[in-house]
Amino acid sequence: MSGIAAVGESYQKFNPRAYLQNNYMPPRADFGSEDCVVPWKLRCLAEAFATGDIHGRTLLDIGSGPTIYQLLSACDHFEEIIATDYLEVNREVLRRWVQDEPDGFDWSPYIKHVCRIEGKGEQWKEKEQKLRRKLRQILPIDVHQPEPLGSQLCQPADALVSTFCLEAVSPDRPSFERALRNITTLLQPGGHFLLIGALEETFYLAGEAKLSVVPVSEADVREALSKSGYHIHDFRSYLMPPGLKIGVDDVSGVFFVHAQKKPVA
Ligand SMILES: C[S@@+](CC[C@H](N)C(=O)[O-])C[C@H]1O[C@@H](n2cnc3c(N)ncnc32)[C@H](O)[C@@H]1O
Ligand SMILES: O=[N+]([O-])c1ccc2c(c1)CN[C@@H](CO)C2
Repeated sequence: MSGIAAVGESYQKFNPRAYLQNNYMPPRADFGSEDCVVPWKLRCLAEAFATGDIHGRTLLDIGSGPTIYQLLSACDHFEEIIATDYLEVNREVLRRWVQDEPDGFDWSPYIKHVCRIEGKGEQWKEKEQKLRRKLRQILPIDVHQPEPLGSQLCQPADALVSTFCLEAVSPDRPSFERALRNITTLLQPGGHFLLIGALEETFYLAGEAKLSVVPVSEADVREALSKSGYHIHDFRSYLMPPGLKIGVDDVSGVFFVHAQKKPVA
């Protein structure tokens, strides 16, 4: 079985609720301390959108999983947001959130925090409803395909977001770089790309699933982006403090990149 096929096989056991529990509840989601990892991620995204440079009609989120935090600061700047994931179980979790169905994950602490740090006096229920209104498509995706969305996407998106996907689904560096090249075809030239990911991680747990991760350094990420024709506007790294190394993975840190696809020469 090829490395990519083995990754696909391992994701069949991915448990969204366990994944959310491991990464999006305390201690990793502690809104009381600014140097906690989840507030750091939300601040990176809020600051990138606050520049006003990133806007357009459609934003495409690559490998959304069962999470929506990565879209909270984006929703003021795009008319339509498209979420994508490889697994139907994750697409179903997102559909249930959009429909405001019961017993879903409580994202309200995230929405309240983002409204607070954006400082626009927006009520959190307003932002929640705005994102639900804009999150109009939840599509299947495979970043290892040259056309990751198949024939689903009519025209390239104005911006991409992707969080903890590429390194978590690639068996090695070459496939990581190929996957980045594949998703770059989904972005308009000149379009912006916000990428968050794990540094030097080799595995993570999601219930019964133990997923392999290709360990990447800041230099690896920079090189891959450069090979795919991006200009890097901002690159930030967060060192995972010992208190947040809780056994659910062996991640060393988290990176945030604001990149832009170079216009066609
Ligand atoms: C670590 S999770 C990231 C979830 C979310 N973006 C976040 O920030 O937490 C990785 C996601 O990649 C998805 N995935 C697995 N194989 C994939 C593939 N070949 N193409 C695209 N996404 C894939 C998984 O279903 C999972 O939702
Ligand atoms: O600290 N965090 O906020 C956080 C959130 C999500 C994930 C990680 C860390 C590390 N593992 C990745 C999967 O490779 C998923």
